[in-house]
Amino acid sequence: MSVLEFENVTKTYGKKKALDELTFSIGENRITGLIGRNGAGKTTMLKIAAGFMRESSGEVRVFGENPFNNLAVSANMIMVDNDLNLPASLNIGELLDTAASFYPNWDMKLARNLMEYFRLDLKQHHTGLSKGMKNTFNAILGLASRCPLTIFDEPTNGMDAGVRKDFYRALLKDYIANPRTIIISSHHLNEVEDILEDILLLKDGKQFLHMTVEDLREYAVVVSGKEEVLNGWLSGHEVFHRSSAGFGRSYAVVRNDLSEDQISAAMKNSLEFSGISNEDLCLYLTSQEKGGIDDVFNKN
Ligand SMILES: Nc1ncnc2c1ncn2[C@@H]1O[C@H](COP(=O)(O)OP(=O)(O)OP(=O)(O)O)[C@@H](O)[C@H]1O
Repeated sequence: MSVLEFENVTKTYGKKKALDELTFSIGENRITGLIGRNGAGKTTMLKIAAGFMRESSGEVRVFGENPFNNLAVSANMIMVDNDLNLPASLNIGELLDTAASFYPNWDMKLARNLMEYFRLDLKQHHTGLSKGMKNTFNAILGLASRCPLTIFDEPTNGMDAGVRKDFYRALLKDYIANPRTIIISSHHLNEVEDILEDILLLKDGKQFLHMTVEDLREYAVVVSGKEEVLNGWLSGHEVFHRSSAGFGRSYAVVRNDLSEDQISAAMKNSLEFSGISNEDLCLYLTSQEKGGIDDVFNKN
């Protein structure tokens, strides 16, 4: 069953198209990483999914219903982001009590244990917390609410490396014990990749690809060798990125749709093949220029 569906969804801010006919569907009990460059439309997509904002056109369905101003949807989903709007008059202990009364699956024991582990004092006010502590508290809200749809938009901003690691470990442990649909947007795919099952990559407000983390690992390869040999070999292949490695050598990232015969013929021509990390691949796939930052310096 689909938990979240976008069908040809467009969102415009004035003349700016933040989402452009975006279509995808996320099923039950999966952890999806939402990846994309700055301005790709991630936050806009998540805010529409959370019902905080209305799409300009297209169909959005969360648990089969449009989420905008929809109480039934909001009791079953939580979106944790850097600017959670929480009542300033309540201390964070009281905020936990308020969340407990709203979310049907709330786990107060988990919330209290995490607060103690991360040394958050129940008497403190949200406004008095440091940036990293605020986001740690927000992350605890997201975990303990155990919502069937849980969205984290850049949850680890400001957290130190230890807290980030602990948060992702806690998320994974709790997810295994209590499966639900989780979406995490992050600029740091390397950091979050181990807990993800699927990756949804946005580019310019559109879905660029949506596949399992394992399939993404097989999606492309790096080919390197002498520039003239490589250049000749590349025609007829889908090239995502190419760059000079100096001393007459070059490398390119190409789609991995190569047969064994093609690979062994290329290797006979002294071309070499190697893997690429999913984070680097996503950066190359969503780069505006095929040569990356080097293109800026190569322009006349
Ligand atoms: N309130 C707004 N008014 C006008 N334009 C906006 C507004 N919010 C976002 N945009 C524009 O919409 C596009 C998508 O923005 P969005 O914040 O959704 O991207 P993002 O992928 O979350 O980016 P980042 O990784 O930098 O957080 C950007 O071009 C942005 O400038």
